[in-house]
Amino acid sequence: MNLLAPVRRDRVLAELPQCLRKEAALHVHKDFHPRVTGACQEHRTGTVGRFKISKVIVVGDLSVGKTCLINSQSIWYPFRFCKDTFDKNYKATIGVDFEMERFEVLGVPFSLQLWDTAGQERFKCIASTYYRGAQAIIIVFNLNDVASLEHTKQWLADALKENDPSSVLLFLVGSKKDLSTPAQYVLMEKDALRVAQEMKAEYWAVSSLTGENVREFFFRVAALTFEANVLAELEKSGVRRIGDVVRINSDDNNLYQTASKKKSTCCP
Ligand SMILES: Nc1nc2c(ncn2[C@@H]2O[C@H](COP(=O)(O)OP(=O)(O)OP(=O)(O)O)[C@@H](O)[C@H]2O)c(=O)[nH]1
Ligand SMILES: [Mg+2]
Repeated sequence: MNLLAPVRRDRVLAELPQCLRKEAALHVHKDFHPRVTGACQEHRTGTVGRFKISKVIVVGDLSVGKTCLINSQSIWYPFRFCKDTFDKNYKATIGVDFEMERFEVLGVPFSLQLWDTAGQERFKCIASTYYRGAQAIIIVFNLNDVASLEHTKQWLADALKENDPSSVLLFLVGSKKDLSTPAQYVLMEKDALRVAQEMKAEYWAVSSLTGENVREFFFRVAALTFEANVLAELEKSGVRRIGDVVRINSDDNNLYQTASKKKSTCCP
């Protein structure tokens, strides 16, 4: 019996949302993995869509805009309470906070649990106790503060201590795009793309103030997390048809396929 209300139409993903920059994407395929599409059509997604809730943690320096990103009304309004205007006052997150967001991907209900962690040093040890069991890690930096980009590597290292680097999806997100001039942005993006490639993370640049790319970004997180979950589920249940061929490293479109982490993966 399904006690939950149907997913709103705007949260229904029938197609794979595309990446922002091909140079730093988890994969650049236009469609969902064929095995995932097939499994969804045949209702073979296992625990995905029934009991499973995917945990996503959001980390990064203090005041880079993690809470504003998670609460950005450009994506969530009118599904849950949001202020009419963007909140310019900084209120530090103390420890952690979380929000549950429901989607429907390829006809399958899918829930993301977004964990908003504190960037302030004094709350870090509380926040880090919630890192475990993440399926995706979103590392946020301020596009106007190069130090916050440099610190992303440490945030990632800390988050990976509590998680399995071979299966977790990584997103590197530059925030406050509205505050950069085009010339400043271009310079920062060059560095950010390099860091994203080193981390094997997918790069995004957003503004929670104007809403630029916020919706696209979260839909991409939902879609790729879903895809990875279904593939992992299929692998676990050993559903592999006779004649299936496993191709390794034969696809130039896939930036990160050579990495050992992509073993279970969302890449056709
Ligand atoms: N101009 C602009 N300001 C932003 C944006 N996102 C966040 N801010 C501002 O940045 C400040 C910090 O935002 P928060 O979302 O609270 O930052 P945080 O990363 O959650 O901070 P901690 O909880 O301390 O880790 C606030 O004053 C926001 O109004 C943005 O996209 N554009
Ligand atoms: Mg916060």
